Amino acid sequence: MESRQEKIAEVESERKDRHSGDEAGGYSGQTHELSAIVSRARQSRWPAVPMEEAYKSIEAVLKEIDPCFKYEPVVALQPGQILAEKITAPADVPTCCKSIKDGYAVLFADGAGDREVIGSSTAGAPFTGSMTNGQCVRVSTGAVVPDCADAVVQVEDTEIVKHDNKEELVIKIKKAPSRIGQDIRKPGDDMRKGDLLFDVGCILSAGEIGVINEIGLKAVAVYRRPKVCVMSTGNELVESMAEEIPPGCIRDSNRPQLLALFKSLGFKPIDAGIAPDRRSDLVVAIKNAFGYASVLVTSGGVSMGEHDLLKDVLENDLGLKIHFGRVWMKPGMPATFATGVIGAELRCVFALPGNPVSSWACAHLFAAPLLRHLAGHLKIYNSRIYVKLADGVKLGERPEYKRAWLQMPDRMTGEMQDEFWKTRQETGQLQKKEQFELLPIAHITGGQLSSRLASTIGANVLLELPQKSDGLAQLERGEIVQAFVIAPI
Ligand SMILES: Nc1nc2c(c(=O)[nH]1)N[C@H]1C(S)=C(S)[C@@H](COP(=O)(O)OP(=O)(O)OC[C@H]3O[C@@H](n4cnc5c(N)ncnc54)[C@H](O)[C@@H]3O)O[C@H]1N2
Ligand code: MOO
Repeated sequence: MESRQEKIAEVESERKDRHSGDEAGGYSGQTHELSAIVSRARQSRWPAVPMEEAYKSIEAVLKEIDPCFKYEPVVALQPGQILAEKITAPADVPTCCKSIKDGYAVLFADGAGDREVIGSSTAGAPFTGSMTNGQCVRVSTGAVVPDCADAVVQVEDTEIVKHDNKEELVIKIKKAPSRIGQDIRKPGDDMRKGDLLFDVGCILSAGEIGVINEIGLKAVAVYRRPKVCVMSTGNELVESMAEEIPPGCIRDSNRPQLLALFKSLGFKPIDAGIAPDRRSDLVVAIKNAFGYASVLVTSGGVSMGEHDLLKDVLENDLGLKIHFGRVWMKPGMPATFATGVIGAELRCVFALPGNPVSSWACAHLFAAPLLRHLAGHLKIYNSRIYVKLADGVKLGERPEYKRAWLQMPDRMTGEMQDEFWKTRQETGQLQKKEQFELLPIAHITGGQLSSRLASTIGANVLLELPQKSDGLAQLERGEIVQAFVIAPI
């Protein structure tokens, strides 16, 4: 077996091979043709579109792709799977009268007084005889109530009158049933045959999986988890496991981070490795990735450097249509979305910026919604909530998604909550002021440079901050802003 050292050496030698003969040209190369350095565009030809327009482009593509489904045996159902079919109740539940209490099945008309105990109906062993006035049958919770009985009296409302040391022979009903049907679940009380129980798009969790098993289905249609290839691009990247990082190189953190993100969102991420900034290699690597998935998320190589080839490769070498090549936002302005048919299948590429926070934020904001659609989600965007700023914040040139963690107000707990309900009960009115104070408080996670990956640590929201404008250069402590929820609060 290969040792860890040998593996690292092999990876490093592969990396060196990849970078020999780079196409960008440079100070050492003598050439008569214009190099990529001198011939590169000085302005981006891609307009920086507003977020809404970027979302519209993604939504237009979604209309063209239907999520795939499969039939899953109910015993294999997993939380998080999404139903691809409506499910109606195949039969009444319960199918016959069942007792709600441990007690005695009686005749309502008998009222209070002594009853002869003529048998029992317990779980799995129903009473099969018949019963008449003056008699009762001992029943346990969930057991079949004999047809001839029309009420149940709980054991607490009775006392024993006569027994033979083994069985109860006579009991006294101390409190007469208040109505016919007392403590009996009738057929269809829980669900009626034909009731719509689940609609398409229902996300299964423990309760739903329980119901599907309760009604006796064998298999149900669920959407398949979409596959997504994740690729890093860049000559400077080395595998994060490398022990020595050559000068000018860095560990590839985007790929593991995006693989983890897509896994946590319930998709099937596939590692498509690192591709160097060389046109021919990028084409091969991307085509290879399409052998595994129709959605590809790359990072790096989408801005203005001489090595930033991705947009050109997608458009000119692979013939894809670029729907947007820049978005007016931060972090992630050069985010790119391209689609096209390759190998008879519609392919979608999110070519995200290399800055680690930019690729992470754009994966949340752009790639996740498309993948959620493919996974069968009806709600494809993150939930938005209102939060209060813990500190004042300067606004930037572009609308910005700052990383923040939420502090839930102390008032939500214990005594203050009791006080809240008491006031609500006494006045009958919503406590507007208190509700306002109950908003979560957002703490920005330190420096927000797009390179500072540590700004993602502990973040559970992306604050949605407007760009600065005349008269609005900063927001004050305590001001309310919208936030996308990206992790459990
Ligand atoms: N002249 C201009 N320069 C830049 C612009 C611009 O509009 N004009 N845009 C800036 C913005 S905004 C962003 S965001 C970045 C995005 O650049 P690229 O997508 O081309 O990314 P790279 O140049 O390849 O890398 C940027 C940065 O991130 C590091 N990186 C890349 N991949 C990884 C990885 N897999 N793991 C960890 N770190 C990675 C890379 O080393 C660079 O430091 O462009 C600005 N420039
Ligand atoms: O949009 Mo970039 O992410 O500012 O660095």
